Amino acid sequence: MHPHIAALYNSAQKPSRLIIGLMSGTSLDGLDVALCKVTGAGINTQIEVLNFTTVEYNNEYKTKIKQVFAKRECDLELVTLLHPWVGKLHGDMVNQCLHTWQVNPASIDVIASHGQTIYHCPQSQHNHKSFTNGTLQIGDSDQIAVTTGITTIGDFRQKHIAAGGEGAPLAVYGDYLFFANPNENRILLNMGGIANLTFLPKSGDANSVFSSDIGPGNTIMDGYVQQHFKGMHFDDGAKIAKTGKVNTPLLNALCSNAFFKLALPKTTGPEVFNLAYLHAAQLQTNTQHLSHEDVMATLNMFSAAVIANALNECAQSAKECVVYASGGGIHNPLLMAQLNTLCPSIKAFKNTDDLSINPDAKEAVLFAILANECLAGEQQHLNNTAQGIAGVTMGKVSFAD
Ligand SMILES: Nc1ncnc2c1ncn2[C@@H]1O[C@H](COP(=O)(O)OP(=O)(O)OP(=O)(O)O)[C@@H](O)[C@H]1O
Ligand SMILES: CC(=O)N[C@H]1[C@@H]2OC[C@@H](O2)[C@@H](O)[C@@H]1O[C@H](C)C(=O)O
Repeated sequence: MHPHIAALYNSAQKPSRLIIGLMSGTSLDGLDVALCKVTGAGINTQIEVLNFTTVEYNNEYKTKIKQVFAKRECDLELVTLLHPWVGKLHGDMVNQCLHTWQVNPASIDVIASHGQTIYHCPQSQHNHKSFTNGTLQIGDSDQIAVTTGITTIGDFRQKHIAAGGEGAPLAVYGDYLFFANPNENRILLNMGGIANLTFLPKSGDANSVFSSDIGPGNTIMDGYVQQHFKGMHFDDGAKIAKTGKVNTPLLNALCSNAFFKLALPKTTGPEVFNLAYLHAAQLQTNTQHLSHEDVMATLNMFSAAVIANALNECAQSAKECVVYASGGGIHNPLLMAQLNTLCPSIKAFKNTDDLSINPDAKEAVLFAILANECLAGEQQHLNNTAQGIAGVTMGKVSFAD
């Protein structure tokens, strides 16, 4: 037997494993690195996050990725070069974290790497009759494995696509295994660049569980701030939005995209919700001359309104839902206050902290759970194609040498 296969076989048989989850989201703020102790598998999965950090990206990373990110046309040579470059960078970042945490790389069973999404195009979003769904993540796992010396499981989304899904949201698998609870109807809400939710009724009925993208979380607000407020990446504490006034015609135009009329579950991305989208809505409503503050106030309300609609829709099918929020959006006090006001039927808004998972680490942890399932799980039992859930084991294995 190849020694790497033997090592994986041993890892799979251990009662618990050390897995580093890596998530690089649509916000391009940094690489989330979560060192997790994962005990058991399947519905018996337990997680302890031993260390977590976000390694911030420098301007070189952001500039290079933005040249290809969510762009229908770009330099194919650059995409080809970025794939190994991002992987090597992520590997270096893991090495840096392990050094800081004083953790021996040999103690890590596997790294779980999401990679960097550069394009997402479900069938509902493209016009090619002969294609179904597609999504592309770069940051080659072979580079991470070779750079760190640690076996790396990555490229999780392609199996979901191969099995007929849209390649997202994958949150549903980990959310179901780790957060479902027989005493509470739960909605796990993540507000990153794009907002998504997982609905977990207390009945535990796997056929009722689903996960869906909602629409923009922070992505348009971030883009606007980066364009108009030099040196700022996002509207810290919603300070800008708080001083503006919501413009109702612009808000209505923003809310009128066909995506919002599609039934849940569905997926989307910054390919649709971007500055060009805002610009078109401004032209349509003759609001090009609004102050930056008013635009930000309107964008904040836009995110709140579409998220609230999705939450209220879930709350119709299960009483007394409790929302557990995660992602950078929880640090936006205006957004959180608006959600509270717009969702009277939600019993309570909490953070995943209340379920022992740091809300900033949650997505990285979810990929650690997916890798754990790939390694030690049994046959995937969540399987409901009508709800966009492909019953497959996800992830590809890269060895260090
Ligand atoms: N203090 C803060 N005030 C306001 N907004 C904040 C704050 N901190 C973070 N955010 C928002 O959260 C964003 C980062 O969120 P997160 O890291 O969850 O996104 P992501 O994982 O890249 O996105 P996705 O989940 O769509 O892939 C920032 O770009 C910013 O918009
Ligand atoms: C294609 C892609 O990268 N999608 C991300 C993105 O960021 C949030 C939302 O859009 C979600 O669908 C997904 O990530 C999470 C982790 C998921 O798959 O559940």
